[in-house]
Amino acid sequence: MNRCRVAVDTPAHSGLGDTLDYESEQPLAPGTLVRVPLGRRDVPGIVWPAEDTAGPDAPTDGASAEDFALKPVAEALASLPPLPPAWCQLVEFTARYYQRSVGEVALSVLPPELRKLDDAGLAKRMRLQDKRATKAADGRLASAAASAPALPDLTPEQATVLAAMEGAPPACHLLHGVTGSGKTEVYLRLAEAALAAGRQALVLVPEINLTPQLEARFVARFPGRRLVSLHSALTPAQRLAHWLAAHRGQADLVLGTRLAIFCPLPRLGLIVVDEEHDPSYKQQDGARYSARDLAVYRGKLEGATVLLGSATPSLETWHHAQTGRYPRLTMAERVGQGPLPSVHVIDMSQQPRPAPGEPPVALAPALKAAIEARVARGEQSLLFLNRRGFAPVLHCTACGWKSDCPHCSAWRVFHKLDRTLRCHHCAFTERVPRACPECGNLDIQPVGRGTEKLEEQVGELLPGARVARIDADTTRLKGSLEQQLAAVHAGDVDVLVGTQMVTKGHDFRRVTLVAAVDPDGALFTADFRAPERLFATLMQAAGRAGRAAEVAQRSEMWVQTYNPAHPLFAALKAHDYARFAASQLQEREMAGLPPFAHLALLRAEARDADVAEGFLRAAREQARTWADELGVGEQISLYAPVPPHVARVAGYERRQMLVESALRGPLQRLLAQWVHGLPSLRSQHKGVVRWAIDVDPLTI
Ligand SMILES: Nc1ncnc2c1ncn2[C@@H]1O[C@H](COP(=O)(O)OP(=O)(O)OP(=O)(O)O)[C@@H](O)[C@H]1O
Ligand SMILES: [Zn+2]
Repeated sequence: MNRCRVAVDTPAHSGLGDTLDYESEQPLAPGTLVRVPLGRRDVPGIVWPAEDTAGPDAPTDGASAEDFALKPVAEALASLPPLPPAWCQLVEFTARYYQRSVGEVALSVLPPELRKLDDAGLAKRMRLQDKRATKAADGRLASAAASAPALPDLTPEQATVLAAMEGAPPACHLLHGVTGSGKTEVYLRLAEAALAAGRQALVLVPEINLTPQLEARFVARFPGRRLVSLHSALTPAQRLAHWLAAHRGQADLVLGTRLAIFCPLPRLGLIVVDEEHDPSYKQQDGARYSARDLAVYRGKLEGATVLLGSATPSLETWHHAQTGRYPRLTMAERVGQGPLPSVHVIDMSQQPRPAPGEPPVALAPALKAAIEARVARGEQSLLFLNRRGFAPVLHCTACGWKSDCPHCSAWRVFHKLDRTLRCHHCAFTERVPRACPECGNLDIQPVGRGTEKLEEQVGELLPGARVARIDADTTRLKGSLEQQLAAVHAGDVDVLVGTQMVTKGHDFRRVTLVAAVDPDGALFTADFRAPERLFATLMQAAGRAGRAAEVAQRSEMWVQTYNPAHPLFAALKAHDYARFAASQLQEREMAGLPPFAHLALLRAEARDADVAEGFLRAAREQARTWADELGVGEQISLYAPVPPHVARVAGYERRQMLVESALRGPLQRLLAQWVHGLPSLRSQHKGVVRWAIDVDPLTI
């Protein structure tokens, strides 16, 4: 009999160790997928390498099975090639760093379908896949022979960047390229080089809706190669098929969202993280990993080149570039040398007041005129408003009732099309009441403006213009986003209204005006990253205008604000990312915030706010004791519990407490102890339904 360690999905705080021991008649290679008995069930697991490869030993408070008779492995999925050692190491690092169990991370990042299949079922899938793949490969070879893709001449800056990377040993580079500077072409050339060297390339994008256009460009460039995508909108069968193609080395290119960072790639040579600053690279539940940060780790682990691309890098990445940790490559010019749009900041307090009883104007007269001129010339305008729905709240003019959510500390949003009130936090939805539910008054009014209302108002302001809207509500159906984007690209739309969805990454060729209709909300939130995020969003949005060199001269970015003197807008006017970053970094350094400090949040949820707070206070005491015992008390700050921005969601009160340290090491040591100590608090704080540690949290 052979003894083997198996990673199974037990939470970090279950009291069981990271892995459990089983026995098997056949020796099983590390990385083999198995089913093993746990309690009364058979659960999926992965045969884990014998030794820890990343970091210190796991605490051994769990069932180290020395004293017990070992249970046998129920089944090994032997037809699947074992997951490579580097994959196990990436998972192990993720588990340690983000304070989860190895098995939890390992199993949560595999395609869900894989856990359901037995060996015979899996073998059948792979045979089927191989048959199809051969057919498709024949087709690809034929089309590759027929149409060698035409390569554009590189711009001088693209050539410089590629030359700098060509001879360099694999490392993590920052590509700081302004919007429209042709970063994608750099990715394509790097992928080409990786493929030519017999290796695989992984390209990460922040959002699913950016995958189709990028996929199209990669398919066109590499007609003879197999490309697969990985994101959460695939069917379970597709996701498994794509994952298998990558893992078995059949796919040369993998394009995906953050979850793709865990895709095993036996010949990995390149990882590109496009729009590396984007918050969606951070997973917001379970193992709260940052795919961007893991890309850097994985590149080092597997000897792959990593390229982080952005026009507005995250301050963490920028800081690493400033301090020489990442070589910085710059593309400061747009392809075709067109200028970046000129920025117009409109003071909304100086605009004509609406007549009494009339809603405030959606567009300042000067902006309206600028859009009209574009409609007349056949150019497109893009209006950006980061709030979907018709109005963020309904209000009774008689008694002051507001459409709050009974389950959350938030308003329910009025959606006019289907006449519903919807909570964007817990999804609680009701028909709009005819009269005020409190006093029966019939006059209930929408307050404020979402994209649905903006679309309506713009339609009224610009009769004759073709107005369209793209946001999460208009793109629910599969394929609808592609359709709507295609209409924009084809020139069937004059004015496009949308949320953040339309401001990122799209290569619109006819847009010459972009306007941020109401960005002020983001200026004054308590989150220390709010200015960084708003600046990036506005720069990205501006970057959608004037991308075709022939219209770049007359491209404009408009901002409607009540705070025109805010320094953020001055930096935006100058398109001066470096200046903005420098001032932000200075503030962060003075305040002791990232990247000059490292943070973790402990979050807790309970029906009762006092219970959640009580738990966190006890946790804070516990952490203080641990920190002193570990000798890191001096280096760690433990803050008092506070409510987050939206404190109650779906009937549960949320509280959080911040842990901060100037050094990563002491913080990590404390967290590793803490995560195992916290469960002991549960008996005295039974009302706490959930708690979680978030390492390097993005929102505070
Ligand atoms: N060397 C080149 N010659 C001609 N056209 C090019 C070249 N490189 C890129 N382009 C074109 O320039 C446009 C902008 O490129 P791309 O979309 O890669 O910009 P980007 O840097 O990714 O911008 P953003 O940050 O806004 O997404 C695209 O239409 C692309 O096809
Ligand atoms: Zn709600």
